[in-house]
Amino acid sequence: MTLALGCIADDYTGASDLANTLSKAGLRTVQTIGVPADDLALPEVDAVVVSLKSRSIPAPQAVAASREADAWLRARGAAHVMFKVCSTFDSTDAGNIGPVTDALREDAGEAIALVTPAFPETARTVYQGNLFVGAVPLNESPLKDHPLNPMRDSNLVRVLARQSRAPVGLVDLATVARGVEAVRARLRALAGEGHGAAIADAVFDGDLAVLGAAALDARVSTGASGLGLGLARALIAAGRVAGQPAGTDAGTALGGPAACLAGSCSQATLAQVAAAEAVMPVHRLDPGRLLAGEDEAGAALAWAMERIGDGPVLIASSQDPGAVAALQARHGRDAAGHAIEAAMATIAAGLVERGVRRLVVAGGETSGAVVDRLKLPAFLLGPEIAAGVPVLRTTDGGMVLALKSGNFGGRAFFADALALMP
Ligand SMILES: Nc1ncnc2c1ncn2[C@@H]1O[C@H](COP(=O)(O)OP(=O)(O)OP(=O)(O)O)[C@@H](O)[C@H]1O
Ligand SMILES: O=C(O)[C@@H](O)C(=O)CO
Repeated sequence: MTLALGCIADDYTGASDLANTLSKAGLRTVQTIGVPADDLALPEVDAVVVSLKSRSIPAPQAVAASREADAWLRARGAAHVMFKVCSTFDSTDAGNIGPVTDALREDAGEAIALVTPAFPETARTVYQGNLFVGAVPLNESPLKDHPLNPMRDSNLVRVLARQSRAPVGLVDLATVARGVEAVRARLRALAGEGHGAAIADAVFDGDLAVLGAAALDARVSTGASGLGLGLARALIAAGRVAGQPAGTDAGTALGGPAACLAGSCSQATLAQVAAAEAVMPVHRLDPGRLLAGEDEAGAALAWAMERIGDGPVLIASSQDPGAVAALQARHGRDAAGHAIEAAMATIAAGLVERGVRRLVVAGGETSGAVVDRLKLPAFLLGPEIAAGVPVLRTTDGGMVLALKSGNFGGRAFFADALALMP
């Protein structure tokens, strides 16, 4: 296999978002969970998205895991590797976007990396280095209350500089509007001044096409799915990929019981869980009891098994920011998050043991915990459920899943997903 594009995603839902974007843009794409084992049979593809669970781990571990993925992708011919981060730039001052970008850039022998989380399809735009989520700056969006990485500064030049070894510059929208040559010249100038990374403005998909073409000159870039779209278009325009219609085949209908798990506490997921109550039984975990050592996972499984013969069920730990903050104050942010993720993974494993083959999971960390516990090695892309969320089929055809980024999808997301997962 000779890859046209290699990608390293810092969480599993982000990986499926990117794989979906690349596939829609015409690249044959597979999403792997971690660096594939040597004996994993993969189809002939243009792009591989290696999913890591590296968004919220200590920076040295994120760097080591990303380097390992980079080496695997380069060994399969990837001339360009994109590091996929969240379109809301989820990270803390300790990393991991800066440290991983620095490491991949240095390994690639590049002086500067282009960085942009813009993804206009989901209303993430960047202007003068400031990230907007819909109509509001990042620090006024619901991301200010994220359970793991509250985002309280919209200026990404500042945010990335706090995480990076070298100074961070800006490729502003006026430069992007002048086209690929102007962006190249700006990147060269910034590199000459000693900048190691440049946040690039982008408001429309056309801006991403320009950025994708400029990024492809180098061996590495960092961004969200919008940059993936730009890179895919540039690869097709350069004749390095033939381009093919996106896959809309969900594969053979698997039937049998189906379930949804929600561990995201985003505003979007809270609304989706509330909306699901009208169409399926919903069980809310009690995080306080779970942290006190009660068998909340066992109780949820028992609850599910009484109902799942009649139709899909949803189990959610999702709570509003006030309740999340109270739980974290009592138990610590990481301990609370990990305990709930572990319970979700146990519930998922129990459901699969009892015959569930169709599973929807909301939340990147939550999806990571679930997919790891189920030991699923790789996915092929099925139809798109909502912007950034595809149906995924395991490469052996044994299961279909949807891994939803916390903020993505409309109010009816859970029902929409199950409708495309027969
Ligand atoms: N009631 C709760 N109180 C505190 N933490 C919770 C609660 N429910 C879930 N969590 C934790 O919050 C975190 C949510 O992160 P997750 O990545 O799953 O969702 P997200 O951040 O909304 O999604 P994404 O990363 O895709 O944007 C997880 O660690 C989860 O275990
Ligand atoms: O880029 C995004 O917003 C998503 O793919 C994601 O990574 C959310 O966790």
